[in-house]
Amino acid sequence: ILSFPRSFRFGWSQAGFQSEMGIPGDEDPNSDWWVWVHDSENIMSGLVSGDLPENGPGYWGLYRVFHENAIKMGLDIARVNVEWSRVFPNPMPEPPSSNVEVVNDKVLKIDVDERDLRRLDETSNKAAIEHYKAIFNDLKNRNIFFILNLYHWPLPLWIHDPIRVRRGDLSGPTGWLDIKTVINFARFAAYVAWKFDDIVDVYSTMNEPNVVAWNGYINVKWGFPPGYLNPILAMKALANLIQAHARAYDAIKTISKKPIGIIYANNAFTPLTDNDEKAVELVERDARWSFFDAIIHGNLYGEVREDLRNRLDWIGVNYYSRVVVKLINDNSYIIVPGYGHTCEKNSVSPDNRPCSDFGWEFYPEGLYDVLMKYWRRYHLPMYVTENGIADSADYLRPYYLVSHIYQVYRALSDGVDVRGYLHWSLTDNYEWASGFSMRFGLLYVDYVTKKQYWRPSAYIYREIAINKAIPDELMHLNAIPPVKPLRR
Ligand SMILES: OC[C@@H]1[C@@H](O)[C@H](O)[C@@H](O)c2[nH]c(CCc3ccccc3)c[n+]21
Repeated sequence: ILSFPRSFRFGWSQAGFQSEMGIPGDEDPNSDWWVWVHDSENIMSGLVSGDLPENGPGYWGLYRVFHENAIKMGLDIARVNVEWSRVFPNPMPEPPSSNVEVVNDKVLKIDVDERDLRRLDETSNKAAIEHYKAIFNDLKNRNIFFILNLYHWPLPLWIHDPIRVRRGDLSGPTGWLDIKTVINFARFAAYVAWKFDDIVDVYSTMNEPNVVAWNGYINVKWGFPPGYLNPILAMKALANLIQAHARAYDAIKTISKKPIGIIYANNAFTPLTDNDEKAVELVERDARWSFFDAIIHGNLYGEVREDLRNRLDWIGVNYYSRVVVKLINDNSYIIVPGYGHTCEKNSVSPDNRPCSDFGWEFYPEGLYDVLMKYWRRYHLPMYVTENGIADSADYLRPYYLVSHIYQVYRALSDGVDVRGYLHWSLTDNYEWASGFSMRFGLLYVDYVTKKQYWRPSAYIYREIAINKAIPDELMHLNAIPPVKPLRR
């Protein structure tokens, strides 16, 4: 039996836009993502699936059902976010100009004082806040440890009009391209802390800022708003997301003593051959270290930014698969297709690894690699805040679960301060541009009746969570699933 510390927690993560809607009347139509997935051009072009979030699993109205199933599963930690567009569907009032210090495109300081908080309180959606309090108190009443994340991708429409930006029209609200969004995010963060701090155990400012910038302006085929192919703007958005995190960190600190982290999308990077080791260093720098060196060391792509330094208490590691890289000359690399996130759906990789419904390669040892490298470089506490697989048949998930949790066990044994494993996700939910076709749930959702059913993996996860251990009877699942192609 492989035992975890008694303090280690097993739980799940979920996001507002993907899980809240489903019961008529619980819609939040005031966000860029809402407009984006309802846009007829995006649907007709196939950029988005045409599935709609208002047909989702209905967490807003059914949160007790979610939480009851989580308790039955022995889970004791959850990561959930508030939706900015629910809390502020209408424009936030301007901050007092004396509270803000901006030099060119640098947002150096935002002082969110009592006066500003009270003005924000006049325009916020009180019903939404009371309902979030009911949801979060239900978690606390069941002794579920609560990571409150402040941003998981949708922006209020008054901040971002994705339909105008996607054609390069920057005359309207441009989301993360605008430093006003940096200022307003910090005020939103302080306001949420002001309202919810007594219920929160740990804060995260954002989920995967790297994906927001890269899928919005570079990997536009992923179907993320604004879908405007412009690498210069991608870097501008990323720099604004970095300073938004730092200003939100400072703003929350004036209100709360709780730890504040950030949740990041991670791949493990492996070389195609032994001659490609240098490519791994290069891509790790570009894809991971440059971001964290900014908010830990105050090094923003080589520029010294004291106002960004030392703004992180913990790291949320999201991990699904790897990326294989190949050196093309001493200072540049390419991503090799057919491995990691770039496999064909339900295929087998050249390394004979099965790939999920989403085409993501089964590569559990990458999670150990990522945890070890973060620990060696920054020595900060971590949670695995997302790990899961799109596997509607639940063929691979039993192996995926045990194999990845085993890699967390390895990291713990090697002294890494990792404090929890949060599976993505408790239930099937709305997978962004892919809609309902990708099922990541331990629990199957019938989207007509909203009933939740236990996949076999849910029972496996329950065994691990209630024992805080991997029992010997499950160790056979710590393996690469057999990939016997179906005989015709
Ligand atoms: O795709 C599964 C989940 C999403 O449902 C979560 O909202 C998001 O946080 C999340 N991130 C990743 C890994 C990075 C990624 C994001 C989007 C598309 C492809 C890979 C996987 N997931």
